[in-house]
Amino acid sequence: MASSVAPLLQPRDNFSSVKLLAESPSLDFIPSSYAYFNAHPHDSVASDPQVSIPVIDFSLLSSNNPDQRLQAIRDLGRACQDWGFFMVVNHGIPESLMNAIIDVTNEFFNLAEEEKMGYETKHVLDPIRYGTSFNTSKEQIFLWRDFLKVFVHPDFHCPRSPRVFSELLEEYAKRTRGVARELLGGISQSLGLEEGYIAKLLDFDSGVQIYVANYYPPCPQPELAMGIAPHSDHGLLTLLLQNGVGGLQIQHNGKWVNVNALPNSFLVNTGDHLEIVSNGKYKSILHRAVVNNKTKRISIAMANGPSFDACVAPASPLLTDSHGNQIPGLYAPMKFREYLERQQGNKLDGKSCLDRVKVSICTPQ
Ligand SMILES: O=C(O)CCC(=O)C(=O)O
Ligand SMILES: [Fe+2]
Repeated sequence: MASSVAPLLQPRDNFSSVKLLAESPSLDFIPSSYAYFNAHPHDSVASDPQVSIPVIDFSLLSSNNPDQRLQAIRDLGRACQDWGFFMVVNHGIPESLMNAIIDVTNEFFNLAEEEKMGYETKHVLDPIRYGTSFNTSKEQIFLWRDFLKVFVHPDFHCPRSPRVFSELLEEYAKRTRGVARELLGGISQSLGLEEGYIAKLLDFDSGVQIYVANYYPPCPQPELAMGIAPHSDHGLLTLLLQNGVGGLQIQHNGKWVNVNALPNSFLVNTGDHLEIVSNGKYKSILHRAVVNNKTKRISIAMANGPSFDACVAPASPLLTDSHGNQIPGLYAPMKFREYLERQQGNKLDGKSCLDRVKVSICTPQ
């Protein structure tokens, strides 16, 4: 592994985005402030070969055949329990819309830097936020990533340009929220709850949905840099779309595994609030994104969560076993808004935010 880092490159503060830095002429080495793997020597690289992740055929979840539907719910439950991650096919969202949202996202990042900087805001819950890395005020080592985060539900927001952005994003947000809701219904049933139980409990109809676009330019030293550091997502279900370029890795059985998406599919991961509401039966998945030296990668994560004011705690029917005995709740209740503020206001650090709501249980001797 090449570990040479040019010591005399300009400090990153001269660049408002990693896109600008990557476009600077003859950039052969990355500044040391981007050398993530030097600063985190214990973060291992992904193991090969790739393993096959669970695939959920979305059309079977709404099948008229009860056996098919039951099987789809079982598969969904198993994917959540064993992986916290699955690929969704046959979801019904037109390929043209998926391509269009990638294209318009690319156009946004191609806008003049000054225009994008108009969306560089101070507060993590501001409805439109453009930036680089994750939270530069808390980080010493920066991620090879620029981002745009937009709150699209319950109130819809969107940058003014590109001109077609708003129309496309509104439609895309609505369609992905529909898929997330149907998946959540199946997941609810896989836990032995009514189909609408989790959605009602967490007020999904007023739920927070965030469009998170990640822009990873080609990197001259991809073996040193990190696109997005290991983390789990807040919320319930994240639907991820990418521009046909891989880079996502998930942690499975203690190893980093590369995941590649089938064309026109979504990569879905379970979030911290699904772990909480299921009382730990379904764990939120730890994931990260690595970069490459050939092509830019764009990914769009649609994060679907509870309403801001929902106080999330383990679902009460899951706190009694089949003999009527009490099962301890493993997570302390917290309002979703507060959790979001804490998670977004710090640096990305694995599952540290979730760990703070975990209840320590003293087992009797
Ligand atoms: O770019 C990716 O593949 C992952 C992005 C991600 O994890 C996120 O935006 O939360
Ligand atoms: Fe994520």
